[in-house]
Amino acid sequence: MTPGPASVASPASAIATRGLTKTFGNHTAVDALDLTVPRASVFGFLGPNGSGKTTTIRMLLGLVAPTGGRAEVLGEAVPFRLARVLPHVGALVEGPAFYPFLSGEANLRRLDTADPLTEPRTRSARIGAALERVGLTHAARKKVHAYSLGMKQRLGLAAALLAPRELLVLDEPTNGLDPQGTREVRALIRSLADDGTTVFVSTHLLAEVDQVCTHAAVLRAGRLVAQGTLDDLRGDARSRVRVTTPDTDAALGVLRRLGLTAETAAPDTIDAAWPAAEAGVDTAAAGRAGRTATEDVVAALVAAGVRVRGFTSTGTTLEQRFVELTGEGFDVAG
Ligand SMILES: Nc1ncnc2c1ncn2[C@@H]1O[C@H](COP(=O)(O)OP(=O)(O)OP(=O)(O)O)[C@@H](O)[C@H]1O
Repeated sequence: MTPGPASVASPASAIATRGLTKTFGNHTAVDALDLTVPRASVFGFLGPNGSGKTTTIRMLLGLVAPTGGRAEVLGEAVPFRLARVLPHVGALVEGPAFYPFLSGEANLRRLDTADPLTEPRTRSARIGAALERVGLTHAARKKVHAYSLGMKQRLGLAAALLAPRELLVLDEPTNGLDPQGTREVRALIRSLADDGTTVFVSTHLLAEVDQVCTHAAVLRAGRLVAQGTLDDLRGDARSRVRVTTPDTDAALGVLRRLGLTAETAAPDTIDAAWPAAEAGVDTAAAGRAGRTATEDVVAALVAAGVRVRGFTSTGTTLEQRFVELTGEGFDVAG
């Protein structure tokens, strides 16, 4: 990977990757990833376990070197200009390690002291502000071993917020939390976003994306299978039709000519859908370009002499859509 002269990020992007790839031996963990994370978004990086989320995050933070491709964080090429970027990025990767017999406040003091980029004179004020931001002021002097998992995770977020940040990168921030802890952390993510911070959050939980994110990218076996705003992804999820007809062969032909993927679901029933966006392509944009409206599908069937007994827009849920995209048992709970 060599630093190219041209910027891959538009100024509106907090993160932009082009062809970002990581192989371990002959296993491709991240495969030519083109990710565009708009500033001020809460961006869900969604994929089953092992799909490459953590490896991507580690490349973005300079913790592991890419095998190929390029990445920019806050407009700077990484890992080359990491030193300029990191002060503006807060990260929560791989469950934060705290000293259990020190208080939350003392743990933050240790972390801040260990960071050569921080300003000692403002330390106490910054620690106080970070604890307040995550709602832990009341527990500041409590030893961490007495914290709930949710409180520990919020302390991890406080550590990421010890300096003002433009971008927060959170790897599975609710993993292992009980429902209350999960609610606390999700509410905190939303409130951070309300302050204008870009939040990039990886998760294998669709509900997490549904509840906190404005945008999402879906990863499957290291490849991006969709990205866009949640509204776009939801819109895409509605784009399915079911046709009941005795003329299934003719109907299949018409539907496929219109660019739909169509298959016979029963002897007189065809299920069809607009195709999933190509990897790296904004789902809704791909959908809008050249997509035939539902009513035009009916017209085309009738014009081709297909006898239509029934026609419904079957409307998959976002959940079904994401299961389709990831192609495997997908954890939608939480
Ligand atoms: N250091 C490594 N050496 C070899 N293979 C690795 C290494 N790190 C990750 N992998 C492999 O790369 C693939 C992607 O792993 P990664 O941890 O990025 O996925 P993930 O989506 O974050 O999943 P999880 O949520 O389970 O961590 C997996 O097949 C994993 O086994």
